Amino acid sequence: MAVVVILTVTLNAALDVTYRVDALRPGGTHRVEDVHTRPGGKGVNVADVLTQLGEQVVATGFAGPQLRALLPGFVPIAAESRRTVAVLAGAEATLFNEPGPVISAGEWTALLSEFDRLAADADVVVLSGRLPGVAPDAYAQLITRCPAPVILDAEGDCLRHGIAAGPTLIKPNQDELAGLLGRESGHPADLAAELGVNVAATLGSDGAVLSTADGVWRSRPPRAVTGNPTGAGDAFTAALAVGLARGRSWPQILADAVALSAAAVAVPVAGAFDAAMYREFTDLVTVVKD
Ligand SMILES: O=P(O)(O)OC[C@H]1O[C@](O)(CO)[C@@H](O)[C@H]1O
Repeated sequence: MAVVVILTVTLNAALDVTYRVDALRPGGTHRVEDVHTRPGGKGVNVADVLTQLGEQVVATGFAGPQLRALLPGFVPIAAESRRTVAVLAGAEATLFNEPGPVISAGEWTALLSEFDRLAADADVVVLSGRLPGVAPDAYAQLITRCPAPVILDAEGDCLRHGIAAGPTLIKPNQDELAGLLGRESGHPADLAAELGVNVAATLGSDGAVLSTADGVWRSRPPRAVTGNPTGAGDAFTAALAVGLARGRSWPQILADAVALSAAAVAVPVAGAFDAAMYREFTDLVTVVKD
């Protein structure tokens, strides 16, 4: 198989802390049964999934003093990176994502030159996650200077700015889709038409829809998977990146993304997936024109 290089950018990397409790009781004291920590943030998770798929991946972003040892290639910053906390109670995950550090002008300049160096050799670039304390057009700046196709997974203002800069594909979830459309319900194809961008939307139990200028497709996993959905969106993004980098057809890309994200739900931590389930679902997942 030809080697392709995927660059992931995590501007707001985090120490992801996962607590397992028997039940979540607001106002109560919880005896944590199990604690798991790992470097996270959406782009880091995407990179972890790509590595497990055997793809060549380069990851960059900002890392504060404590996170630097875990993310050695990242651009160092003076302030500490954030933490995120996921509390798992049975099949339900409750997330607390800190805002993240303020980035100085010099640190941003250092990131831009690192990005230029790495993006020059990338087949696809993934920009994902909430921004730390940088300008809201930070993703737009990266997209504008990027020579490779870009997948953008973000929300709010930075997503709107980013879309205006012309990414190849955006990956909203249901809430982000509603936010962009300015109404509770709407079809990803409405958004693709309104904004002139390819949209791969994850819609929970309604599966996923890919809307492009070439067509609109919907896909669902062959059966519901229980587990921890945290990070399933990052597995979805990882599959989109592989598909784009390898020049696969849109329906193939969507089917692979649905199979991989379902297999990620089966594994309790973000950035990992159940390889056997992924293989099984790859053969069984359905894609229909929507
Ligand atoms: O950048 P955010 O949107 O706050 O999301 C970050 C968090 O989301 C996850 O990537 C899961 O998608 C966690 O690992 C955590 O780091």
